[in-house]
Amino acid sequence: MPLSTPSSDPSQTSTPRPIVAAAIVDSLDFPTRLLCASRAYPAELRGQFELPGGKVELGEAPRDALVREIREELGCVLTYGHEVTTQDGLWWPIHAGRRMGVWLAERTQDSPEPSLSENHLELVWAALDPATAADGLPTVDALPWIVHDRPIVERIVAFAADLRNKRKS
Ligand SMILES: Nc1nc2c([nH]c(=O)n2[C@H]2C[C@H](O)[C@@H](COP(=O)(O)OP(=O)(O)OP(=O)(O)O)O2)c(=O)[nH]1
Repeated sequence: MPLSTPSSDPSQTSTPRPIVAAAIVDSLDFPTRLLCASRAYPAELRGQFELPGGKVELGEAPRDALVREIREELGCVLTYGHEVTTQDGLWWPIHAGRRMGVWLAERTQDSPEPSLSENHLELVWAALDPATAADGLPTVDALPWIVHDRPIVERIVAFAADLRNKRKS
């Protein structure tokens, strides 16, 4: 499925630079796990969890920025699914007055596994589905997220549950 940007796409206008991030799940069809990354820097965010991604450079399309950031940070290639927006269809307000666009994604079949870079202290697969938590994984809400990411993660959990329910029915 191609990436889409909402009509409110602030990537070419807003200051400070907007952020794009990937909610990487085990399967776009039946998502049960989310890849969560703890930040290495800056000091105020060190150890807090985020969705992998980064800044959209001036003149860069959001989808290109996301592909670039994921290659730089995780060394992998993703297939993208639905965009995850606020209830109003907007990008999310995050740390330091920025806005962030978020897309569901899964690792492309031939891609290497996501690997740790200097950007992160730890990569953790966490359970979106209580049934997966029974396998000994932490649940996503048990991780110390950047405070602005909490509503985004709640939305991803709800979205994933909807996708699983559709698949079951
Ligand atoms: N990637 C990412 N950044 C987030 C999230 N939540 C959140 O508040 N942020 C904030 C933290 C930072 O202020 C900013 C992201 O900046 P960054 O430093 O990761 O961007 P970058 O990779 O392009 O960085 P750099 O090249 O300038 O080091 O967005 C999130 O879930 N993912």
